[in-house]
Amino acid sequence: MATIGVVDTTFARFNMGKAAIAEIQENMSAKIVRRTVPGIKDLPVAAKKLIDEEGCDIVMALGMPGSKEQDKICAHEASTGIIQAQLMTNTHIIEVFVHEDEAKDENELVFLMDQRSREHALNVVKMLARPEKMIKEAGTGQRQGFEDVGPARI
Ligand SMILES: Cc1nc2c(=O)[nH]c(=O)nc-2n(C[C@H](O)[C@H](O)[C@H](O)CO)c1C
Repeated sequence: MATIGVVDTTFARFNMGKAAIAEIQENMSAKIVRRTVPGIKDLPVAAKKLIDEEGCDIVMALGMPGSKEQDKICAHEASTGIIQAQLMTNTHIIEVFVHEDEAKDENELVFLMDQRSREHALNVVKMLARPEKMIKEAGTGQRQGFEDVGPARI
């Protein structure tokens, strides 16, 4: 059975880990190992530990960069760390970030955080268990959270 790591943050304003886990469990049988860290800059090492110490086959790293300039810098640093952790472990860590200012109000923020967490959880299921489904979706303009944009038309 596959082992999926899920790490999220207390800084986020929605329980992204819970949504991701619910979606995984509705779609495949897997062992899930969950961690929660304070913020997005703590995600890379937590994800790496899930891979190195818990044997996770893939990890979801979920978080919410705030709307201030320093939050955006923080998000870039966290992303760089997540990429480095992937390269160090040769394992996918699917970064699921919802920037607080992507949403026009709190209702939309909750919708987006739930939806993006779930849609990326489905990507994880496909990458692990149904890679042919992922290939079928190549070039189809998928978006996680808001509506898909579809393929470019000529
Ligand atoms: C400025 C800042 N912004 C964010 C953010 O937008 N989102 C987030 O999840 N965490 C933020 N943090 C906290 C750091 O990611 C980290 O948790 C602390 O620096 C402790 O290592 C910080 C310090």
